[in-house]
Amino acid sequence: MSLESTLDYYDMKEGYNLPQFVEASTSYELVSDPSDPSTAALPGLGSHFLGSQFADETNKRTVSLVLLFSLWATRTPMDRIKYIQVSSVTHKNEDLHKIRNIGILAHIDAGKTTTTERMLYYSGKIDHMGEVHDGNTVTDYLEQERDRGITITSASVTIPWLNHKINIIDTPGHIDFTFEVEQSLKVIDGAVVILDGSAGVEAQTVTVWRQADKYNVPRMIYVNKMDRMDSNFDFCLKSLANKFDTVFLPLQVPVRGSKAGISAIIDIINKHLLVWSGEQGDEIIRTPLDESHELYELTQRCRNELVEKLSDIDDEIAELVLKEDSYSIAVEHLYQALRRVTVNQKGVVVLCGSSYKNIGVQKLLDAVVNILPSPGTRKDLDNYNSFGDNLCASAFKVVHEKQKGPITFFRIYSGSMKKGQRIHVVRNEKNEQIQKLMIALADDYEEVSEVTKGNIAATTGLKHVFSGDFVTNSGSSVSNAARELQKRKKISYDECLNLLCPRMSIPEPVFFCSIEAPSQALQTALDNALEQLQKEDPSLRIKIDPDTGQTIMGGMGELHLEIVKDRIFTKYKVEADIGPLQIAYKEYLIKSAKYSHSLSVTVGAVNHAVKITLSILPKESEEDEFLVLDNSLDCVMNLRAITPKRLSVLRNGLEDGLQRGPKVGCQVSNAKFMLHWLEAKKMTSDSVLSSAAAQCVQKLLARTETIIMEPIMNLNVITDEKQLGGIMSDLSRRRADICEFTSRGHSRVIKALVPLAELLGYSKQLRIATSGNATFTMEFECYKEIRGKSENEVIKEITGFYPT
Ligand SMILES: Nc1nc2c(ncn2[C@@H]2O[C@H](COP(=O)(O)OP(=O)(O)OP(=O)(O)O)[C@@H](O)[C@H]2O)c(=O)[nH]1
Repeated sequence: MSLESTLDYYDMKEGYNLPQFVEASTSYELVSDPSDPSTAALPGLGSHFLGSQFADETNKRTVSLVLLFSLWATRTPMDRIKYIQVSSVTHKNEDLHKIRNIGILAHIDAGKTTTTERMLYYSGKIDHMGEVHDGNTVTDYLEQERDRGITITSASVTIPWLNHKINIIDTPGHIDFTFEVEQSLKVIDGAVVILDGSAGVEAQTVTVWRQADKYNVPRMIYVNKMDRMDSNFDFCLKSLANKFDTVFLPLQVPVRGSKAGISAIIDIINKHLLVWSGEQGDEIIRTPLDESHELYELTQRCRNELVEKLSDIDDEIAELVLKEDSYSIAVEHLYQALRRVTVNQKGVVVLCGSSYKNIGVQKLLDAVVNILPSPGTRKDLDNYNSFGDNLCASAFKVVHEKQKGPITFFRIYSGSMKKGQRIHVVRNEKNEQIQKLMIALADDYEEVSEVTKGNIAATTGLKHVFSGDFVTNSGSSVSNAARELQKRKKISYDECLNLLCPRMSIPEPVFFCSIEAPSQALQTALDNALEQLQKEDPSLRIKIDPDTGQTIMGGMGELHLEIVKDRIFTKYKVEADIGPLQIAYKEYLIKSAKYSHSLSVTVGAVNHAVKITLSILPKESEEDEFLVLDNSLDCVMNLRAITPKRLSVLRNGLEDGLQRGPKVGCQVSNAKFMLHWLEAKKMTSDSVLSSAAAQCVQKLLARTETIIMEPIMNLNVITDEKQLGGIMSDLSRRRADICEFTSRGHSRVIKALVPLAELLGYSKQLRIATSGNATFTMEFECYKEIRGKSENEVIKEITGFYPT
């Protein structure tokens, strides 16, 4: 019996007859008698939450006594209590093997939305199927966003299937949203990759496949649109084998009807012919394919081929093949093997169907449950056992909804998350409280009181959690868990910490541009939009130019910043003006200098005065400290009096001062400081101290020397033999450093380090030059001195003038 989300009232007079299923981990709430308004005013009643403190009490009688004690403790008159509300009863140790957290990945238009809509319908989560062309599907969130201002379902939906729970997590596909895509890929345990049956592997399929490779996500293929005249299952299998280096294992064969397109599917494993009947394909008619059937031979051949392929990659099947005829190997042995090879990523199962014509989706869901891994099978998650029952969860998506405010989606790795619980954010060490705890259903949320490990939860009320953050129930539970893991792993404490709650590595923004509100009246709306977008996507950086006061956005690519602008318009209704896109060059410090600076400001009767002496020096290694104090005899007495707070204010001032380099006004890198002297009048404010430090840095920089560095991207181009020559010569014109050249199936992969300045508009140019037959991925690699072009040319590009 499932105890989830039970909501019922139990008569208190029969308190000793609590329901049979009362057991450890049940949560209770005391409520007034809903039919008697006078009880509502009782102190301590209503939302009073007794929590799940019955951890070890399994017997009904003890539970009742604990309840009675709670009533006494809250001074609640016994005779006025009539009911106990048992709400959202949850098993603490929900069987992890009954959960699937999956992503659906696809090239544009392959049928992701249509397929998800069918999944929701067949699981009973919606009563009517929507269609993409009618604009009424549940997960077509842009439609919904426009109409109703919600984006919830883009992050996750939960459906039941075969006594399991499937959490379908959205994985957006844009290259320029790599950060967002990666957050989603980190939290899924498996993925379904959808192909268009008439197109086979397309450009974006290759991109998502590579991303899934990077995060070791086990996957399966669903070849959709098999109803189309030009669909071709064999062609799709060939294109898969050509593009990707793994063993593909078709479990089905589409059967064409008298008209074009699919009419039935052969289930190779069960040796059945499956025909979908009813208007919505609700019913599947199964016909055994025995020797008398005309499809028997085909089924036998395909099954033997499947077993042969499996025996090459799975030892247990290889042993069975030696003992018995491959056609008679039992279904359960095959499923176990398919699961093993999928989880270990030795093979990829292929299924087919037509979501639009309601053929095949139920079997796809069966395969998700039977073949894709559960959180319980993932050995890499064992580290989280060191948290014991304490919470550890990672935020993978933040969306802002008009009514609910920020909604943060979490994958829970350990313990459980409770409504009203206080959480600790590992990155910024902030503590805050969850308000509502929810699970996302089809087009809405269901509020729950607890979500346990392995699951996905949505929360409201969290302001300090960004996408990619880890949260726990307290700061000490992180350190305790790291120490616990250290005992088992025999590695350093820091390494353990990083295994459990990896620090978010936010990629460097390589492009930037100014952004302005169209009018003063919309400035606050724009600031608010930018703040919210930054929480959703930490790879978007916002800062104010200290000289011009302009707001500057930094991002990962041209498309990234364009989409930010679009989102600000569609969601926040601010038509912001965007300045020209610029590359984030840096100025690399190569010479030291020393300077003494004084600043005196009088505000009212108070004189704020600072005298500061600093040296700026090029770093000798990355580990060098940013600021050190001069410990020579002359200085040590003066510097001893500085408080840690003043030092931190000073540090902020130094960082501000480095924002404008002496050559072209770009951020200065490779700098460290030595503080020799600091005098500040007693009443001097932090802002005057920080300004004095920033001004001193500017004076120092005018006395040093820098060289301009440009961002270099790691580019991977995947193409076929024919296009290779053209792409290579184009890359050499782009000042590329070709690092590696490999083959993957029939594809060629070029790895190169290319200056970002040479990659503006590359996506469009590559598409035109190769008629869409090549794809690429790129990510920031490092900053390097400019080569193949003079620094003066770059200075002219940035400032508009050649240096004098
Ligand atoms: N013939 C046929 N058309 C289909 C099938 N599945 C989806 N389509 C159509 O293909 C188009 C794209 O389908 P979607 O479900 O929006 O595909 P998607 O992958 O979600 O597309 P994006 O959200 O744009 O990436 C729509 O017009 C669908 O009606 C199918 O099985 N057969």
